[in-house]
Amino acid sequence: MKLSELLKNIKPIQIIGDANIEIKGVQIDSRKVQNGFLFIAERGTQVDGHLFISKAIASGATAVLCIDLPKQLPTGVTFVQVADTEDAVGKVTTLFYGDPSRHLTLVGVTGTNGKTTIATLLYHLFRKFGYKCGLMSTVINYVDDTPYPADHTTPDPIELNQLLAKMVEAGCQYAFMECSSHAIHQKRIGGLKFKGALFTNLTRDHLDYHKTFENYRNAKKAFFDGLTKDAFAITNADDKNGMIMVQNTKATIKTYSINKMADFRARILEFHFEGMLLEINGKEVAVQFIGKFNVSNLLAVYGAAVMLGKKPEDVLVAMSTLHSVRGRLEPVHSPEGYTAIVDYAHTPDAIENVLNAIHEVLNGKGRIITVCGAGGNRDKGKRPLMAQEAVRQSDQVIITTDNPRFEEPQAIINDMMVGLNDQQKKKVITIVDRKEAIKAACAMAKKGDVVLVAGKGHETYQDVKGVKHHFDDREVLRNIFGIPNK
Ligand SMILES: CC(=O)N[C@H]1[C@@H](OP(=O)(O)OP(=O)(O)OC[C@H]2O[C@@H](n3ccc(=O)[nH]c3=O)[C@H](O)[C@@H]2O)O[C@H](CO)[C@@H](O)[C@@H]1O[C@H](C)C(=O)N[C@@H](C)C(=O)N[C@H](CCC(=O)O)C(=O)O
Ligand SMILES: Nc1ncnc2c1ncn2[C@@H]1O[C@H](COP(=O)(O)OP(=O)(O)OP(=O)(O)O)[C@@H](O)[C@H]1O
Ligand SMILES: N[C@H](CCC[C@H](N)C(=O)O)C(=O)O
Ligand SMILES: [Mg+2]
Repeated sequence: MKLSELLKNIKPIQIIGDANIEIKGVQIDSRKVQNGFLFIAERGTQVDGHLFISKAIASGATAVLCIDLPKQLPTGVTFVQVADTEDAVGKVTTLFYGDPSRHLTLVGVTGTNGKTTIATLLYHLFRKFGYKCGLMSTVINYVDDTPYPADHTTPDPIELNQLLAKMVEAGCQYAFMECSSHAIHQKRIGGLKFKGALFTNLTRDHLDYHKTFENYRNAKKAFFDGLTKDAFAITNADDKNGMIMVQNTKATIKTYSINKMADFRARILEFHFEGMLLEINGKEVAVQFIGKFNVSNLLAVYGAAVMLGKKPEDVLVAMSTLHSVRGRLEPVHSPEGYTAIVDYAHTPDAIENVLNAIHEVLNGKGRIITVCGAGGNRDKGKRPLMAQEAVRQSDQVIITTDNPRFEEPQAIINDMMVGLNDQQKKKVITIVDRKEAIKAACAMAKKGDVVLVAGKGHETYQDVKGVKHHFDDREVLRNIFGIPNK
C-alpha cells in the first residue's frame, strides 16, 4: 500500500521524501521491522522509540513516522513528522490492514471489572445465533473458532489490527473486544469504528499508571467521547460513574440497572450455586451464573444483543445456555463436599463482589476460607484494601503470592497486612508459596464450606522476575482433590 494512502486520516506537519513509496508493513517495535516497513516512533513509558529510528532503518524501514526528526536524514527514507505519534499509530495501522473495523460490527467493553466476562459471553451468544465472530480478551483471542494467545487485555495497535483483518478474512460479521484504560489512553484503538460501547463499572485499579482516579475515569470516558452518532453506548446506571461516561458521547445512550428504572432491567427472583432465576425486562430467564455482579454483566450482554437487532426472546433463550467464563467464579468440587471457587478478583471491589456472591448462595451456612495475594509492580494502594475486603467477609484468610514480578513476595504480603488491625490479623495467616497456601486452605475446609482462590483466575503462570513459571490454581485444586485435569 502507498504511504500517502496510509496518511489520509492524519495531518502530518511535514513529509520529507517520497510519499508514493510502497509500504510493506507497519511497526512500532524496531526489532520487528523488515524491508520496506514504516516505523512509527512512540514515546513509551520505559523508553523513547525515537532512539530506535536508526536501528529500524538498518533493518529495512523505508519510511519513519515520528515527532522529532533525526539530525541527519538518511537518503532513500521518507520521514513523516507529526505532532503526536500515539495519535497517529492506530489511524495509520488500521488503514494498512484494510480498515477492518469498517467491514465488521465491532463492540468494545470497558470498565474496571466485567470486561472479559461480557466480551466473552457476547462472542458465545452471537456464535449461538450462527454468526462467525471474533474476540479479543485478557484470556484469549479468537478469529472465528481459531484461538490466538493473548498477552494483553487489549493488544498493541499492530496486533489488534492484524487480528481484526484476520477476522474479516475469515468472514466474521461481529467482533467483541475489551478496551483497557491503558489501551484507550495509549490510543491502541485509534482509528477503529465501533458500533457499540459498553461500560461496566469504575473502582480503583491501575493508579500506578493513571496516578489519579480522575485520570483513570477520563481514560475510560474518552472511549465514549470518541463514538460516532450511529453507534450505541450502553452504561451501568447502578454505577456512580455510569452517566458521567456517556456525558459527552454522540452515540445513542442506553442504560441497564438492577436497582433503578433503565432501558434494560433485571430482578433477581432466586439464587443457588448452580445459577439464578432472573426477570429481565419483564420476562423470566434461568441463567447458569451466580453473583449480583453477573446480573449486571448479563444485562449488558442482553442490552448489546438487543441493540444489535436481536429479538429479546431469542436473546433470553440463548443466554440461558451460556456458562461461566474460565477462571471467573469457576467452581471445583472437592470429594469431601466443600466447594473451591477460582476467581480472577484482583481489585478490592472485585474481592468484595465475589465474596458477596458466595455469601448470597451460602446464606449463613458454611464458612469461607479465602486465599489471595496482590500483583507485583502494580498499584500498591490497592494491596491493604484487598486484604481488608478479604478479611471483612471471610472466616479465614491466607495471604500469599500472585505474580510478584520484580518485587519481593514477602514485601507485597507485608503491604497487604498493613491494612489490618490486630483483631483482623487473628483471622489471617501468610504463606508465601501459593501451592502451600491453597493446600492449607483445603486442609481447613469442611463439608459445606467454600475455599475462594482469588486473583489468578485463568492464568497458568506465576510471573517471577520476568519468567513465567507454570502455575494454575484450578490444576492445583484438582490435584489436591485427586480429580483428573481437564
Ligand atoms: C505501561 C504500558 O501499558 N506499556 C505498554 C506500552 O509500552 P511502552 O509505551 O511502555 O513501551 P516502551 O517499552 O517504553 O517502548 C517505547 C517504544 O519503543 C519501542 N522499542 C523499544 C525497544 C526497542 O528495542 N525498540 C523499539 O522500537 C517499543 O516497541 C515502543 O513502541 O505499549 C506497548 C505496545 O502497545 C505495550 O506492549 C506495553 O504494555 C506493557 C508490556 C504492559 O505491561 N502493559 C500493561 C500494564 C497493560 O497494558 N495492561 C492492560 C490491562 C490492564 C487491565 O485492564 O487489567 C492491557 O491492555 O493489557
Ligand atoms: N460486573 C462486575 N462488577 C464487579 N466485579 C465483577 C464484575 N464482573 C466480574 N467481576 C469480578 O471481577 C473479576 C474479573 O472479571 P473480568 O475478568 O470479567 O473483568 P475484566 O474487566 O476483564 O478484568 P481485567 O481488567 O483484568 O481484564 C471476576 O473474577 C469477578 O470477581
Ligand atoms: N490485567 C491485570 C491483571 C492482574 C492479575 C493479577 N493476577 C496480577 O498479576 O496482579 C494487570 O495486569 O494488572
Ligand atoms: Mg479482562
